[in-house]
Amino acid sequence: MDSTLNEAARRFGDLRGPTWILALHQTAARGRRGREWRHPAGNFAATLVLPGPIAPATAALRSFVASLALHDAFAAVTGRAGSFALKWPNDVLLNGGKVAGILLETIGPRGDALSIGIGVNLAQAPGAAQVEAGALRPVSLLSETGASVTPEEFLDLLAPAFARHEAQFATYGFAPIRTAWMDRAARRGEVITARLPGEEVTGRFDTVDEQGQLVLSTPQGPRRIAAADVFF
Ligand SMILES: O=C(O)CCCC[C@@H]1SC[C@@H]2NC(=O)N[C@@H]21
Repeated sequence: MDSTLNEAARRFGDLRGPTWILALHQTAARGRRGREWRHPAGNFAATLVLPGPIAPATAALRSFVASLALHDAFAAVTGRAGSFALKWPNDVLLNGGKVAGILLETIGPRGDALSIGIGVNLAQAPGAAQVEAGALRPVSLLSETGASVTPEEFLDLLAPAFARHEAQFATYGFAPIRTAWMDRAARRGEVITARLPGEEVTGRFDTVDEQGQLVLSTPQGPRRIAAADVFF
């Protein structure tokens, strides 16, 4: 297929509940900010469709829910939870390199459904030439840990992990998700740079707030950032 996100947009009207769309091959996968996403054979690519209506304020928080689910799945596959870290807003790192990315998209004019697109470098990582300057080096699960997992096996771990964290989110709200996410956060307490449209903000990574915003401590005081690319 072209992209599991496109497939989600075509199908959401027929779906009665949360539905995973898994692709073993995509011809037009996309990443965040209009970037191309490469999908070599053996890698995981799926979109979870949550039929709506989805409140805009809680939609973006699903990237934290999905990140925790990915962390659980990686820990289960490798037994090495400590090798994985979460990078705001929605990447998963392995040994400091990017192993997975998440792209959220709302479907329909009134937020009729939410698509959570997830790509994981299970078997292959794109070469450095494919990555923009300053971005983290892409890594694959196989090359970093030796763990050989098929996309179907990975989905069997990821789907129940997502359901667990989503149930916690529905029952208790964002607070426990936020705490668990911060416990696994990369570079907490360190100086990082957030690149916003037309501006760069450098400061100490203090926390993520109740709305999922990045909070940096800068010489001018705390800055809350809703959307940006982060550089270490
Ligand atoms: O880090 C990023 O930029 C997000 C990458 C998201 C890639 C996945 S692969 C499955 C789904 N379908 C797409 O076209 N993109 C997402």
